Amino acid sequence: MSSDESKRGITILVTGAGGYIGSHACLALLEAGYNVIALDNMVNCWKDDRLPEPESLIRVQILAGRQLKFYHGELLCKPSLEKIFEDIIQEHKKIDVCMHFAALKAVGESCAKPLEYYKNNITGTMNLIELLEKFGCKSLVYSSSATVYGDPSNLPISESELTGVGLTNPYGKTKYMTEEILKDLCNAVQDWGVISLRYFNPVGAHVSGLIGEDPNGIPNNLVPFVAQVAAGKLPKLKVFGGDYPTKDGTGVRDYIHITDLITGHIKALEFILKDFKGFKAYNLGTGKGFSVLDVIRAFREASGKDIPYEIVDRRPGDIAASYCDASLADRELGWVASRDIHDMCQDVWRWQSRNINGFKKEINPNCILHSPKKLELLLSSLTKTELRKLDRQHHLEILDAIDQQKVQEGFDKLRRLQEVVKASGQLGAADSPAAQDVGLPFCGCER
Ligand SMILES: O=c1ccn([C@@H]2O[C@H](COP(=O)(O)OP(=O)(O)O[C@H]3O[C@H](CO)[C@@H](O)[C@H](O)[C@H]3O)[C@@H](O)[C@H]2O)c(=O)[nH]1
Repeated sequence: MSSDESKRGITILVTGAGGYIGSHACLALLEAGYNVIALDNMVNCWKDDRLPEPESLIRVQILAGRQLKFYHGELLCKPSLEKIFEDIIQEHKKIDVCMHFAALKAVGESCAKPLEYYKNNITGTMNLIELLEKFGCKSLVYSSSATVYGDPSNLPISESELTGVGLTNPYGKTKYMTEEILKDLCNAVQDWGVISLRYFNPVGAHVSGLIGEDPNGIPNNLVPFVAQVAAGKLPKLKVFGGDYPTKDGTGVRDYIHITDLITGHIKALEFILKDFKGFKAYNLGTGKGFSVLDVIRAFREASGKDIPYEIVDRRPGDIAASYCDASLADRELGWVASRDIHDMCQDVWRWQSRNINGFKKEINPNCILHSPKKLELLLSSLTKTELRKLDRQHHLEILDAIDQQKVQEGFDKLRRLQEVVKASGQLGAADSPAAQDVGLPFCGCER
């Protein structure tokens, strides 16, 4: 049995699956051969009304060439969540491990709406844990944050640094409190295994440019903001503070590529599957700090665009510098980040420039990502040779997503997408070939 086949028997429940980090995790899990059950309440991901799944997860399935099982579900509604669990168990017999990403995450908003944050992030997690336990799963990979360290007294920050001290906002407190709850659970119930991954600053996008971070409204975080300035959607960046005790006076952070971050999750999952019990936390970062001005320079280089900026007052609650000691994850999980700031900026720019409005797009009937019917007609009318031609002439993104040579693989992926969309009940059988549809496989917004 190949390792891929052996993983087909392992079922991973991913909460918050449609979001930025969740969607990249689903892709990596599918690619590694796991069965993926994706759960999301869709408050933070865009969905085409005609399709049952968030756009991010449709694209994940295109890229992976495999299907996942999607549930629209709310962690705060325990009775309906329990029904989902019953359904999962009926179909898959068991959940082996849960990767828990679902949470509200905007720092500023958490100060304005603390109760919403405590309810969503803490009550939601408690409901999830209780149901996992009830349905026989006691293994969890938890999405934590460097924010649990507050304003650290030592740099680089290692896992032995105190947590929960000097936290400035309810979001950060929910991450800290959830870690404490999970620790207590693991102390009390011997067969629970929880790995908490403390992210530094996740940025970047999948190398295909098909999935990436899609913030609601004006981005709060630096890199998505810079990307929208480069794309001409926002006029200029405000650099929060030019008088920090850092090399150039601007805030320093440990930016980590989303693909590396997700590799860290896969390593943590493999560790848990080797029968890990107890609670353990690991930093996920590169161990290198970059200032805001460093990021602006790297993004300018990656995009070839000007990034106008002005230095303004510090943002309340920000700290001067944060970067980690990631050696524990290296020693115990065998994980190190391999992508640098230039890779991060290049991949964000590819995603941003091809998806000017993120996942949300004007519906264009000529676009295969928007028109399943069209896709079906298109595929049914094309020969393999025509698809190859289409690839050359239009640089069809799916076909050359990763490797220009893999046309056959791309063809198979398109076929499987057709099955995914068909399985969702949105399509009838293909009736007539539509040669005229061969023209424009994607919206203009894809370019
Ligand atoms: O418009 C902007 C946005 C950010 N910054 C600066 O850029 C740096 C990075 O800021 P940001 O991208 O907002 O990340 P952080 O404030 O470091 O917070 C992120 O990283 C934390 C973990 O380290 C998580 O807890 C938070 O959820 C996540 O938003 C900081 O120095 C900010 O002051 C600007 O100058 N202008």
